[in-house]
Amino acid sequence: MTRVIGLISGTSVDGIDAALVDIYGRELDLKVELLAGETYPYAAGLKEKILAVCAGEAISMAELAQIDDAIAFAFAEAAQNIQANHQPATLIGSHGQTVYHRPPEKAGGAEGAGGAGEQGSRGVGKNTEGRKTFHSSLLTPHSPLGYSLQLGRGALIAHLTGITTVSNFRVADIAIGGHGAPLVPRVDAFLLSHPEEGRCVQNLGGIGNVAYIPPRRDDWLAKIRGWDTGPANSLLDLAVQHLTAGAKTYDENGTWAASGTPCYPLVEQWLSQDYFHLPPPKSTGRELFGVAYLHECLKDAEAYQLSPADILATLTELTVASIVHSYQTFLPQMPQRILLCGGGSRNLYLKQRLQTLLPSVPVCTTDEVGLNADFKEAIAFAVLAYWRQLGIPGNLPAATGAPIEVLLGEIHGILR
Ligand SMILES: Nc1ncnc2c1ncn2[C@@H]1O[C@H](COP(=O)(O)OP(=O)(O)OP(=O)(O)O)[C@@H](O)[C@H]1O
Ligand SMILES: CC(=O)N[C@H]1[C@@H]2OC[C@@H](O2)[C@@H](O)[C@@H]1O[C@H](C)C(=O)O
Repeated sequence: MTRVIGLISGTSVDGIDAALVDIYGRELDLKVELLAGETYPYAAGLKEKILAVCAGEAISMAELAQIDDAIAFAFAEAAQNIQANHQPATLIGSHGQTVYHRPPEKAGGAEGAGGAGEQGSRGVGKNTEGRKTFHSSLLTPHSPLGYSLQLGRGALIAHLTGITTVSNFRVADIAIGGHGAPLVPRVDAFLLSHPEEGRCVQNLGGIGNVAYIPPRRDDWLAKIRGWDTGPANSLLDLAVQHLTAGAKTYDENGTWAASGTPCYPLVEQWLSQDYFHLPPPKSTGRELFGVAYLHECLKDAEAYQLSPADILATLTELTVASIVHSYQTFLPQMPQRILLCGGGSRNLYLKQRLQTLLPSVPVCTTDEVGLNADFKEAIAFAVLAYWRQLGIPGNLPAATGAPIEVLLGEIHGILR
């Protein structure tokens, strides 16, 4: 057994999710026991600064360094607090705070990911003496690789807590041509698969992502799929803030949206957006489904004279319809059960709309099968850190588009 802390602040930037877990086994026999889970809000000012940076605000390198360390301090404090009244952890997996995510121009993918490289890593080959060579396209400023930046440096968290910390989980997958996201599907596969039931684990954070897990038999591992489905709460939260002039940050339980009516022609129009039609593997973020996107939606809504409640109902319908469309278009077969997680799993209206559009598939939460829906991402980064220490790969090439499995995360050790 290893006691591990998982830490993440997601694209909603609603605070640091911390999970203290005991982890047993490796992959097929992986088991996780959640001892404590808490969300620690960022200090006043830091959240706003992070959101501004995510929205593209220009900052100096000095400011970047300051934010990086402010986040690391907040994460270290969360790690200390979550251990209160428990035996201490020996490992931390810290995702950090995403402030920028750019998918690769063309996904690596299991098929054709090799690009110029003999080994399947894009842009890297071997010369006749067996030394590595680099394709010149990698040296140009317009690299086709993705780029993803998570702040809250792991070395500082390790130093402040005195606990070995694994961080920067996405970069190794991205360096070989993957999206570096979503990473949770591999953990979902080992924690939530079922012997007879095909399942979709649908995260509803700021952005939504899915892990499709076929029944656990034969070559089930090869059939797992995952991708980012598009916006989950990001546009909804921004709309609520806009409509209440900042007085509210989200629509609790989806009550406000439930009092409106979706405008279906608008949902159709929005669904024609390229992202929803891109085949997986694919990833996205607030760079696409952020403030500018919402403002386009609000302009469109004016033409239909939608009330605030109708706007929220229509944005909710976009989230739901984009999920259903992506399952129907990209899954080898529909799941027998959907397991929701993330904050949006508490949005009763959203959940009810999803169930209505997919009447033959029970829509539940991961809580109902024994995995905490609020802290699943934090738990997943604890597992990814644990796998890193054991030398077990963390990415799922079918979900990230990377050509091969790789070890994820940089280890910042502590001398004892
Ligand atoms: N009771 C609730 N009713 C409706 N929505 C809720 C409720 N609780 C949380 N949410 C929504 O969930 C969001 C937070 O979800 P979560 O913490 O899973 O996102 P995240 O981890 O930041 O995002 P991501 O998974 O994209 O990284 C909130 O911003 C809010 O929109
Ligand atoms: C770059 C980044 O932080 N992406 C997040 C985001 O939030 C949801 C979705 O987009 C997912 O791809 C990812 O997070 C989870 C933790 C993942 O990697 O599985």
